[in-house]
Amino acid sequence: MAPTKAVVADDHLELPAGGKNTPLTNTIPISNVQTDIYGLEIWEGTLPIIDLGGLHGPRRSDTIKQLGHACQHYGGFMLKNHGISERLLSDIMSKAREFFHLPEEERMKLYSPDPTSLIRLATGFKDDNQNVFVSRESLKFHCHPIENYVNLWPTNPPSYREVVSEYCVAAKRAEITLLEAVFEGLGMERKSIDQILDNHGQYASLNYYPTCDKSNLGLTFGLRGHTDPTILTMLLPDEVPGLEILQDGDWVPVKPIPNTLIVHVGDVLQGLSNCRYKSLLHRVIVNSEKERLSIASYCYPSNDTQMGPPKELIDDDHPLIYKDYTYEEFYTTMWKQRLPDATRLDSFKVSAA
Ligand SMILES: O=C(O)CCC(=O)C(=O)O
Ligand SMILES: [Fe+2]
Repeated sequence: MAPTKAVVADDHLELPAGGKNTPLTNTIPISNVQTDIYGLEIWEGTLPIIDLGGLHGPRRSDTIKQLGHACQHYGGFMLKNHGISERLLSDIMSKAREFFHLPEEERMKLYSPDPTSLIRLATGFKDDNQNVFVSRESLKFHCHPIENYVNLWPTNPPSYREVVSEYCVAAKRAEITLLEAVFEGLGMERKSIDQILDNHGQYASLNYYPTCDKSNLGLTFGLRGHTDPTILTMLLPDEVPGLEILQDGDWVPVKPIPNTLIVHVGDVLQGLSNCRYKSLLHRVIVNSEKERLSIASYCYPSNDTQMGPPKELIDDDHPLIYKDYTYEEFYTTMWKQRLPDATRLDSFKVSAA
């Protein structure tokens, strides 16, 4: 397969500020899990918790319904029983930490400002227009099919390639299981599902948010408000809070649950679903006490995939919102417009001039 261009979710414009001071805690009082009107378990009032194991047995159709509700009403969910071992979650996090603790000159060997690089280190920057700092270092790389890319990856720290490969393959397996179920729940026909999944790509990023001096906290973000230009994004956070999602006009923290992944609906899924599902607006804040790490796996279609909603999702109640366009057209427009969120899709609306 010809290497595809990078899809990245940084370098965004700022969206409404706000947010709260998030206490640094890793405990999960059971009282913080509630049930919503769709019967979904909600953690801390923010995102539902979905048990991916439910897809492999008699609870399959209930689990598919839960996924549909979560995507439609929340734009994301926490994912447990995802099939990635605790050992591997811990190994990838340690490996990422080892990488970001290497001397700067060693990490900077991978630096590139070119978003089409097949692997690149991106660093923080000052946004003069907004007068804010974006304080995140991230190592971004393509990873599917893995044999096309693994030889570009660092050999320092030791075992980096082995651990990161193992994680990317396991994350991909969980993503495909998840996407098949999400597409099935939408009512997509098998050939529409295959058209998206047959040649999809995977891109990953190891993210490092250093602590921030107290006096700069108000001016510094880990990542400004954005949606991801993906089908969906699967995120492994460490135990330090920082991720926030916009819910009913407020930025609310998504506190990490050990061994649980966070899944966001991305812009591509919004388009494919003809807006039944909306991509999730999120951002990262930093704190003065603890560095934070996260590992993101972004699932996206191949360049020539047609991304208009499949015809079976269009009826009198759901008139066509987006025309046909390829993923390549989508990200080319994204880079040109530099919009931070799903308004990137607006130029592909049937109503657009
Ligand atoms: O670090 C996080 O929790 C979120 C990262 C993120 O939003 C992204 O990489 O697009
Ligand atoms: Fe994101």
